[in-house]
Amino acid sequence: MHHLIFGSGLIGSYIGSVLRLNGSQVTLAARGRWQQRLSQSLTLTDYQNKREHISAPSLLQEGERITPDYLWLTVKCTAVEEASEDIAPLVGDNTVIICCQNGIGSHAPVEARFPDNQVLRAMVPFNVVWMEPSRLHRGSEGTLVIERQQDISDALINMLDHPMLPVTSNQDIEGVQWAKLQLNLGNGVNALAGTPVKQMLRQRAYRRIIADLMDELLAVCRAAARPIPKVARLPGPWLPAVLRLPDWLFTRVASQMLAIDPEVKTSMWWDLQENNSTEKAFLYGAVVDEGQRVGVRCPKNRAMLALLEEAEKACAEKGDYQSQDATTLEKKLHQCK
Ligand SMILES: NC(=O)C1=CN([C@@H]2O[C@H](COP(=O)(O)OP(=O)(O)OC[C@H]3O[C@@H](n4cnc5c(N)ncnc54)[C@H](OP(=O)(O)O)[C@@H]3O)[C@@H](O)[C@H]2O)C=CC1
Ligand SMILES: CC(C)(CO)C(=O)C(=O)O
Repeated sequence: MHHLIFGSGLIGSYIGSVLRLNGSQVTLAARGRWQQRLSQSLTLTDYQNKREHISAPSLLQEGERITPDYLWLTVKCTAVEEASEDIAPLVGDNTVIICCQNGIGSHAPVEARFPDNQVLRAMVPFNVVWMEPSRLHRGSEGTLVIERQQDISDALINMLDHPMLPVTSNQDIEGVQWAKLQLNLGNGVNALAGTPVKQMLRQRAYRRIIADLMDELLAVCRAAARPIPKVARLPGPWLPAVLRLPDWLFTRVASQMLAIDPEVKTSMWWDLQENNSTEKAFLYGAVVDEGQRVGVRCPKNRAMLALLEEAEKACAEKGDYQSQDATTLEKKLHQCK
């Protein structure tokens, strides 16, 4: 079985490396700095101090045509539409495409472009960072969830499952994605706060903001009669109350939420640092749109869209954006009706 990882950055390179550790044939399609990063042997580490070494991967050369059995699409949501055109010459009649994006709805252009192929979605719950000179580090816990589809997902689980990458499948991948989206509502707060996730979660005012955003998502899901599957240690509907606890109690009740590397920042923080457009439309925008569909107002998620838009604009114009302390950010969100 031949796997192609298309858009091999943090998540793609990690998944591709684990597939190789398990003996699969893997080609990585990378661009920019990732071509140089992946031209050498790699070390994989995780938050539990596990460590593996692996030889330099095989990179897809310009103009090279292969027809993989599995194509893992690991670009950002904002790049999926363009990438679905770029992958067309590489998708054979039997190629299974696995979309690995955060948020809701980004797989739609892939399904539209390849109506005769199996298109599955996967939910990545953990954080991956690059550490110079040649290390991919998984900074938090979680089990990768692949959309359950006849025997394909079982085959994928067999090829992927590894102590460095627990994996399972779920038929209700849309529900799983909403559950992950609930957790990702912290991404924009983290990006605007400009501090590591651990430091952000230690401040109750930031946690209250995330809880307010989650309340809106939960109200939308209730109105849409969409149950939220459990994808973290605590059930999603409990999280807002837990996040609002005073610091002394939160650190006891939710110690697992703080069991992350002290330097972990969310992918949206990285997007702003690197002056890329963020995935805000697929996170906050998805909550607002679904809210509109089911008649639930989501002013705070809408406000996050506007604040992130402002930050992206500042990055494009001045190369940087103003980080927001928790009190200021909370005030701004409360002003939105
Ligand atoms: N990073 C993390 O820890 C986590 C990320 N996720 C989600 O996983 C998804 C992937 O994120 P992540 O791995 O961080 O993203 P990265 O930016 O690290 O990797 C994506 C790569 O795809 C490349 N790319 C984009 N378009 C194309 C194209 N048309 N042809 C070839 N290469 C292309 C990008 O290049 P370029 O930069 O030049 O555009 C980039 O190198 C996102 O939806 C993210 O939200 C989920 C959980 C955790
Ligand atoms: C794992 C998590 C929630 C935080 O790193 C993430 O999905 C992201 O950074 O986008």
